This record gives sequence, C-alpha cells and structure tokens, in this order.
Amino acid sequence: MSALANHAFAKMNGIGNEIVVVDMRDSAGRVTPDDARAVASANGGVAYDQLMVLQKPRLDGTEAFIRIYNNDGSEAGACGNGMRCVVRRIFEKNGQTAATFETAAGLLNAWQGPSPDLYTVDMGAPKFGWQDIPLAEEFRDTRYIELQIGPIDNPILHSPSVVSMGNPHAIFWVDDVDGYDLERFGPLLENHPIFPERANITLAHIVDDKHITIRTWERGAGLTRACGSAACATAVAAARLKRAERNVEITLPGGKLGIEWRERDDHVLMTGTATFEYEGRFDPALFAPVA
Ligand SMILES: N[C@@H](CCC[C@H](N)C(=O)O)C(=O)O
Repeated sequence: MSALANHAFAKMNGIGNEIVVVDMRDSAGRVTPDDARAVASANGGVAYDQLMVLQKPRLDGTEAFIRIYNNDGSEAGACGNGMRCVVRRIFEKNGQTAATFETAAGLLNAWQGPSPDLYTVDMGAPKFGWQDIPLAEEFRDTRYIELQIGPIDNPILHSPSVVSMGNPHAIFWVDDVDGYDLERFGPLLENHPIFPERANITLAHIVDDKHITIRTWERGAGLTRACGSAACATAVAAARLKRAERNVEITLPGGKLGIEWRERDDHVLMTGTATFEYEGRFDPALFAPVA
C-alpha cells in the first residue's frame, strides 16, 4: 500500500502554481513516481503542478528534506512557488518566521516578509555552465544559445538564454508572451535533444529594466499560471544581458513576484504570496493496483 494512502495533505497555490504539500516527517514511508502520478489522477485525485513532500531532516539545523514531484512523477531540484507554500504551512503551524530546508539542489533559507502576507525564499546561486544546465553540447556563452523552432530562415522562437536555478530553464525573448501557442511549442522544446534532462520553457517580454512579463511551460507539469524558478531564471538572464536591473518585478499569469539577484553573494531571492485552499486525506483507492 502506498505511504500516501489516507495521508493528510494541504492543497495550496503559489500565485496560481497548483501545489500539494504533504508532511511525512513522522513517517518512514517514501513517495514513488507512481504515487505522485496517482495523486494527480483525474479520477478522484488532486490536480496539481507540484507535490511537495516533507521528509525527516537529514542535516542539523534544517526543518525538512523536501522532495519535489511534478505531476508526471518526475522529480525536480527546485520549486520556488512550492517552497513558499511549504514555508507558510510550517510557519502557521509552529509560529516560526524563518527556517532552512534541504532539497535535491542543496540548502535553502526562507523567511516571512517583508510584510506578513509575503514569503521570501533564497533560491541560491544560478549556474550558467553548459554542463550545469545541462545542455547536450558545449556552448561557451549561455546568454543566448543556438536553438530555434519553425522555418530555418524565419524561426518562430529562437536563441533562448539558458540558466540552472537547481533545475533547467530556457528563456525565449519575445514582444508578446501571449502571442505564441505555448501548449504546442512547450512540449517540443521541453523535450528537445539539446536538453538531456528536459527543460522548463519560458516566454519573456522585457517591459522595462525593472519589469518583465513571463509565461511558462513547465517540465513534467505543462502550462502553468506561475513558475517561481522560471521567474528567477528570467530575472538573472535579463540582468546578464544588461537588459534589466538585478531587482525586478516579474508578472506571471497568476500574479507578481519580486526577484532580487543579490550582488554580495550571487543568490537569487524570490518574494511573493502563498495561498492555502483546503486540506484533506488521500483516498487509498487512488493507489490501488490496476487489476
Ligand atoms: N513550479 C516550480 C518549478 C517546478 C519544477 C519544474 N517543473 C522542473 O521540473 O524543474 C517553481 O515555482 O519553481
């Protein structure tokens, strides 16, 4: 029987990024990719983009080891919006206002503020090396890489910036983020052979040097109303190109995020709200083996 059968969960969202939080710190059970897919099942499941599973802390001084599942069962190293949801859930339960967590991508600090309804997550330092993203072949300059879709002499989308925020991101610079069929191009680009671990695909429009609008097709989850790590990757990529300041506001379909790429330690800080929707228990029938 799945460790998730009858287990409590909280349905939340980070500016429209659909998040399920499960606290398994008291349990020895593990969530499998099949479990994660079953939770997302259209037949009685809970629709989500990411499932955030809190496991017992592995390191002193951390609150939990967090595993992040996309709704296709794959695991991710980072989820900015999901982290704000986790942080709100924990802080509301135990009155903390700051904590450190461990994810597959490393340690991450988070705190309440700058106002009580906002949560800030230190997403760590971005990586730009082609092996770090990773890309399938060497690109010395990842501010723009050679990649396009559409006719060779008149590409529809081309020359993305690529960044790792603990997960792989490609950002295509466009004039109108709503002017492209992302549901069609997203899967093609996510699974392009240049990305051996697939990639999150973002369309970004630089409004001015303090404001960027984005829309994202998420690796393993599809079209989303918000992707926090994509907002971070976009802010960093725009600053690298000297097209925006290091402190910007990002507008996503579900809301706004403040992103600061801090000079003193290279870390990216993401600030935004987190919304609690409801809580429940997983129906064991979701995890029943198919006869
Ligand atoms: N929604 C997230 C990103 C989730 C992980 C991503 N789909 C991946 O596989 O890398 C966010 O808010 O950052």
